[in-house]
Amino acid sequence: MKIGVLGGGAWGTALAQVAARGDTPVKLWAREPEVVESVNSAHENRAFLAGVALSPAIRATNVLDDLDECEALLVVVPAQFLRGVLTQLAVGARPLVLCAKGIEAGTRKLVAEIARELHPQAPVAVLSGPTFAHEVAKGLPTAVTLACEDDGLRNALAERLAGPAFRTYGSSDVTGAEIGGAVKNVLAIACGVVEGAGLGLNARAALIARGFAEMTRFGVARGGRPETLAGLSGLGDLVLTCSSTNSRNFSLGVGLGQGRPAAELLADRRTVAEGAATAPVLREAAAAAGVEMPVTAAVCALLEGAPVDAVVRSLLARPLRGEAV
Ligand SMILES: NC(=O)c1ccc[n+]([C@@H]2O[C@H](COP(=O)([O-])OP(=O)(O)OC[C@H]3O[C@@H](n4cnc5c(N)ncnc54)[C@H](O)[C@@H]3O)[C@@H](O)[C@H]2O)c1
Ligand SMILES: O=P(O)(O)OC[C@H](O)CO
Repeated sequence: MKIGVLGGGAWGTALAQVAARGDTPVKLWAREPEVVESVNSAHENRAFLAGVALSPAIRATNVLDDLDECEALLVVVPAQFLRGVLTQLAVGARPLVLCAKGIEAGTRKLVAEIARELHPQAPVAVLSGPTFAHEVAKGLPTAVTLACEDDGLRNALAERLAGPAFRTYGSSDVTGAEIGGAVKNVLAIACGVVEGAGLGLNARAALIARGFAEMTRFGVARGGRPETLAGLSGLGDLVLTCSSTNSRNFSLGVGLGQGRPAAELLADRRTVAEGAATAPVLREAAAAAGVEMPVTAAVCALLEGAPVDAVVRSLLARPLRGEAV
């Protein structure tokens, strides 16, 4: 199966490296001409994945039509830009494997829902899990969820992408796999705030556990399965992203916890922190589904400029409740 990758950020590049194992040719579409130049001439993506030697079998392009020859497309464009790129692409009946993690502002759609709307003929799959791009690109051991409703396609994709250090676990729960990845980005901002404000490790563990509870409530309300949310794409990714400054979402939270405004922190970056865009949409989607998500609401308040101590006080002052509710 000839693979094309849409999106030349850190994760698209790392997935191109996965797909190019054994020097199998892979096409990588990148928006930035300097990324195309750097991948093709130096076999490195200096803008988004500096310091990792890439397979020469990866050929980059910024012409979307160059991906026409590919039999399956890994879609790794950030959620808020995905519609713009997918609209320009002739997909036909080729499988789209969604690898971005977020919810679209305005429509409140998950990325696979955007793909289905724009390309109803194309079967969709979701690849998600605890995956820092640098580690994957360097070949460090990693495991992911590969979700697809079609058993044959799921098995074919899982076989095609798996390797000695990259394990793919199949699931038929596309929605559950997507929701875990989108929600954990918001919760990672909260855990970064705990770090930045010096609130301690007990607070972080509490946020991970209660954040997982709200991720599960929302995921089940949207049709996902609890066991998917407890797997690699949910709990697995939540634990990874909530415990390391390698996470862009966590490090955004650290800045917020230190009292810096969100606008200033986001203006400094070329890389994406999906949780910042997802948080307000998730709050709306949760309200529409009648699901309580207090940690998500707290992250929204912090992004909107509320002082850290006031937000923490109001989270802790909520009426006491049973843990399982
Ligand atoms: N980096 C990781 O470790 C990692 C791992 C798993 C999933 N993801 C997810 O993958 C997705 C892509 O993240 P990334 O880390 O590859 O990105 P990145 O932060 O490395 O790079 C930013 C990306 O955004 C693109 N971009 C910026 N403005 C754009 C526009 N106007 N239109 C289209 N594209 C635009 C850039 O071309 C670039 O590909 C995100 O949803 C992220 O959550 C990232
Ligand atoms: O750096 P982050 O916060 O975007 O997280 C990257 C991946 O999603 C981790 O699985």
